[in-house]
Amino acid sequence: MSIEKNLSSPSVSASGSNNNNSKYELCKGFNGLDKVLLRHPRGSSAEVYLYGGHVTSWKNERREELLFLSSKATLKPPKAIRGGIPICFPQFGSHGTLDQHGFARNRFWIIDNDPHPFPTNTWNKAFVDLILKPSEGDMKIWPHRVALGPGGELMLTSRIRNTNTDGKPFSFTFAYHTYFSVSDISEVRVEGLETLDYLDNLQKKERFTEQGDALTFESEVDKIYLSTPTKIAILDHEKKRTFELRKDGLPDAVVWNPWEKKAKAMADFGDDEYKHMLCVEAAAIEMPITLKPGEEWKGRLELSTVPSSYCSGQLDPQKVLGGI
Ligand SMILES: O=P(O)(O)OC[C@H]1O[C@@H](O)[C@H](O)[C@@H](O)[C@@H]1O
Repeated sequence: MSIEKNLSSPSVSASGSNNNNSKYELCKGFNGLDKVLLRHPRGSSAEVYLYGGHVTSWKNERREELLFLSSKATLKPPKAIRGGIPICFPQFGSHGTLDQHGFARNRFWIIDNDPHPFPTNTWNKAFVDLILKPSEGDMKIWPHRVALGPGGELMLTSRIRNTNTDGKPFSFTFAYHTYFSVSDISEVRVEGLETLDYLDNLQKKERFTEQGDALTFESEVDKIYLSTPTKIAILDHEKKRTFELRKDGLPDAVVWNPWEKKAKAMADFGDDEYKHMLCVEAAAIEMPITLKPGEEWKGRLELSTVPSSYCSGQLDPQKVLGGI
């Protein structure tokens, strides 16, 4: 069954509202899983599965899909959903003793109708608050907000609070594993990661330094860029669209594309789909975050699009002229 089919005929089972008139709808998605629909009055929308607290769709005002979701995604627990924005927590990748990418993407989150006050403002936003309650019975809680802003921007905010009463610290790594939809991976450039150090997952996590040019893609890539700037741009020349990522509390950035051979080896990924996706993941990996009891961490990612490649520093006509 195609995912699109489910998206086109949502059966609304409940709706909710937070203050400021922000409304969301709770409906059934693929395999009867609960999902939340967010619609901004200006036309943008997003869908969030409670399974994984996982954003599976983000559309702009023209209803164009901006995230990649594999046509082979199973959307069936306990497997994580292939595409959208999985949350890797409390462990990124194999950097620890847990299963790959931790357990948050394989758990059922719940809607939090009475969230602990979020410091971010909610004016003119459509949003939903989710919470992951750990099953181990300890006292850590993980609230997560997904919001759409007036310009169609998608904002994710996660808070992690150590409410342990036994005095034990809590350490974790984290990533918003965003799969961007791109027209043709060979035509895409990533700016903002030039000259940075990275750990190459394809070379036993060895450390290298990136060259001075924007990243382009012609083979498998799986790198963790370290101490990156807060803004990264993905330029899709063919679509004349640039994605902008702004992040806070997430110093690292993973860039991943499985390319042909690995794509064929993944059961939940189409053989040619690597051509139409790129993961650029806002993350905290190299230096795990450690919280003492009572401490809270906040991570934030804002995704937006600019309708041409002119937001690139190199291509900005103002800057080019200014440089003459
Ligand atoms: O197949 P998974 O567990 O969703 O992981 C996909 C990829 O996720 C990326 O973040 C990792 O850097 C890759 O090494 C990994 O292959």
